[in-house]
Amino acid sequence: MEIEELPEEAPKASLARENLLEEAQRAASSGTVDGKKVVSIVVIGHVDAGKSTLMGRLLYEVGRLDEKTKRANERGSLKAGKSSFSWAWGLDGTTEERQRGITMDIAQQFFSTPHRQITVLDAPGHKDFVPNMISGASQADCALLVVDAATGEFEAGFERGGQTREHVLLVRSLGVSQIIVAVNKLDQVEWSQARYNEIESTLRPFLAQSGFTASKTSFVPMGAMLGVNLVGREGEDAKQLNEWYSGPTLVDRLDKMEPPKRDYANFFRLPISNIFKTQSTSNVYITGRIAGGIVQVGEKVRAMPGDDSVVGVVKSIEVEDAPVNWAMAGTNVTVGLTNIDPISLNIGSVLCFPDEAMPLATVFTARIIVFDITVPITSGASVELFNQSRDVPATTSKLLSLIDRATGEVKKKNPRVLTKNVSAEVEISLRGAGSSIGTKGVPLEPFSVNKDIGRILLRRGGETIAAGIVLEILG
Ligand SMILES: Nc1nc2c(ncn2[C@@H]2O[C@H](COP(=O)(O)OP(=O)(O)OP(=O)(O)O)[C@@H](O)[C@H]2O)c(=O)[nH]1
Repeated sequence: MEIEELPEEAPKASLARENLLEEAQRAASSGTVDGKKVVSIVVIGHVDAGKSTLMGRLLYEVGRLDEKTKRANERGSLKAGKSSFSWAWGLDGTTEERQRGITMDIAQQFFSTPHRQITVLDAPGHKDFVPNMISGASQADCALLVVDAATGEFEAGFERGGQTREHVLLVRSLGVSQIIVAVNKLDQVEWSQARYNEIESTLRPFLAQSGFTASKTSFVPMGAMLGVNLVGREGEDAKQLNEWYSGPTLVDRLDKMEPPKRDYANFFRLPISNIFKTQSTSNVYITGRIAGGIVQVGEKVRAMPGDDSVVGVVKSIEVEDAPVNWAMAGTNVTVGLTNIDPISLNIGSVLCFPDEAMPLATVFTARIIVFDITVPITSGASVELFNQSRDVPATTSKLLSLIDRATGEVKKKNPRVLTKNVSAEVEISLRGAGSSIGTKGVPLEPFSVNKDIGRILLRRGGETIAAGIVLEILG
């Protein structure tokens, strides 16, 4: 991203709040920008399933990656001795990623289909990079799950230890309710319909159990590297697939994704997922997805946690690389701030209006679903708490009750341990009281107040062990 210096003057808000609400209501009910609905996707899947190749090829096919860049990528990856990775070079940004042939951070890209404006958050597949993926998924409306159809590869990604299951559970827990499964690398199994059906019939029940409804789950057969069934199915490479498949392409599927419900009437909340500093000590750009309310250029904002005397002014708002005057919940934005020292901002902090400051929590209750763990969760166990783009040390300080997953009723009070796949209510306390995070707490609101912010994940030893929603902030 190119950083420009912001002009010196802080702008004034141009619209009265009532008018802004009316405009937001109109825009939210049409759900469109330039006549298109705006949606964001996170790309998930096991390492080497072909996520970056698929996105690189897709961006090329829809005209976002030009011939020149494509050829430069081909030359670059050939020189590095990794010619088969050339499509992924469209996305895999840093030199380190290119040398290792893996994607490490969330790269943002934009493109359009006939009826949708799409923001793509590419997710890395390596095990230790799951935290990055969480940040991407907490900003997405739809997941694109890429699976490798090659013999033994789909199975390796789907078994315990593979990332397919963990990613699916994670994105659903973070509120993503639509999923498209790209059954990739079908060229490696001679475009076998039987293989495609086998993968679909294995994944469907799992996706349903994970909470994706059948109407919001779809499958697309493809060969990303050859560009088959991304936008079309012409030419020799697509001949075998055309013999048995006449359904939608990936773009046809993407073009039907539904935009999020926009919680524009809520308090303004913008969790910071990235910070871009400028030369100046009082100007900074941040990116994130607005989790509640509306913000306009000229309004005063502060960060939570943060010093309440530090109040900045919104100098610019960009959506999909274009400047706008205001933006509302559900939108991924880049916001330029002035009068604020970048030092007072951290990834995971939440921007809000000074008179509607976000609560900070050190102890809260949550309803969680425990994942497929081998070591049970005990009372007082150390965990890492993930919320938005932040992770902090915490403990499951009290195990309050076991909940029946079907009825939601309490099955047992004060259980001794939580084993795999149970649903429970727990109390969570931040560790490290006395340290900056321990005393100040994390910005958090109950799920009943804000459905984006009120979601949490618990991890232990590099593995996600539970996901849940915040019930009540106790302190
Ligand atoms: N035969 C075949 N190979 C493919 C296809 N798509 C991707 N590949 C190859 O699979 C390998 C992995 O592709 P990537 O796109 O880097 O996979 P990824 O899922 O982004 O990997 P990570 O970023 O490491 O998680 C590369 O060698 C690709 O060229 C395909 O449709 N057919």
